Amino acid sequence: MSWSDMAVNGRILVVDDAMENVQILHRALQDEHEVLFALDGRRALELARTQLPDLILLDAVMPEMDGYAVLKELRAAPETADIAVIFVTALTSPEDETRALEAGAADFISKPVNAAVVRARVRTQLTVKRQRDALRALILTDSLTGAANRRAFDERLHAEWRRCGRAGLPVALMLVDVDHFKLYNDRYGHPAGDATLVKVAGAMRHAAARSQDLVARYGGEEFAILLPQLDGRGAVGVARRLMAELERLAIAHAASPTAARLTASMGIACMVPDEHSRPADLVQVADALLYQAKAGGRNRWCANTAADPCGGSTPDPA
Ligand SMILES: Nc1nc2c(ncn2[C@@H]2O[C@H](COP(=O)(O)OP(=O)(O)OP(=O)(O)O)[C@@H](O)[C@H]2O)c(=O)[nH]1
Repeated sequence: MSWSDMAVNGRILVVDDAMENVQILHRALQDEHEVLFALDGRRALELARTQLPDLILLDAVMPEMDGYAVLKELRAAPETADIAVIFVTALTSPEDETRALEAGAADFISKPVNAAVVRARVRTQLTVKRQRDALRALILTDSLTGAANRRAFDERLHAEWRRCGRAGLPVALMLVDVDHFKLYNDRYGHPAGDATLVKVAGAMRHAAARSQDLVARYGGEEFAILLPQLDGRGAVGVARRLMAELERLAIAHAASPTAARLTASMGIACMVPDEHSRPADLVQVADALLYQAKAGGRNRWCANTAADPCGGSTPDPA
């Protein structure tokens, strides 16, 4: 599919205080896109936050809250900061145009609008957005396993730490290290090791499948599973599911001193962020617990939960 093919089926928010202008833009765009509309700035901000449009066509002159004020608020909120905005306005002096672009608008369309021009400008902005999204996905993804990479993990950990801290909610983190993976590579070869890491990542996605969960490759054969809004008990539930999934996969590991199949060890830390703690503290606690799980015999988890501090999968002789 080419970029121009991908410049359709966008979600466009049209903001104008005159219904007739909304209708003109709606008619121009409805065949190629999903069109939402708002008749004032407050409603526009609400829709931007809840519906996350790909692009906003924004009237500059509106009573109460004008387009410049709307754009400023969009840019101030992390979830809407990157949404592209095209100003649509009867103000056509170079000063007006410059002011809109300097305020952060991506483009500028003058009223009365021409439907073909609107469609072309919208397609251009959608192409830019799709390219940016693709690039961002590439930058944030581990190419072997398709899991999030370390950079994506760090970004999300900090964002969830702030978000859960504000809401007084816990953040759980599970560090997962495949057991005796050097011996696995030595026995089956590096390409087989790669294929196995892909399967392990799939098992983790299976075990941590809520939309807010993040499976990341933390480095080599070590993975991190970020579980926002989950307490220690819930996180231990994820560990049990992952152990069960690895058991079900039953990937042979004849060289392992721990079991006849591939196993993993896990360190689970759960904290409610407060002003004295940092995301690095959560990582440090999970890392220490992972070390404990390794030292305790592997194929088990250790967690900072009083009720369920350590556990393992069914004994499975090597
Ligand atoms: N196939 C493959 N192997 C990898 C990759 N990344 C890291 N490894 C290997 O993972 C192995 C990790 O070895 P160690 O850190 O000694 O740990 P281990 O053998 O798993 O032993 P324990 O963690 O103590 O159970 C090394 O041999 C790395 O070469 C990868 O992308 N593909």
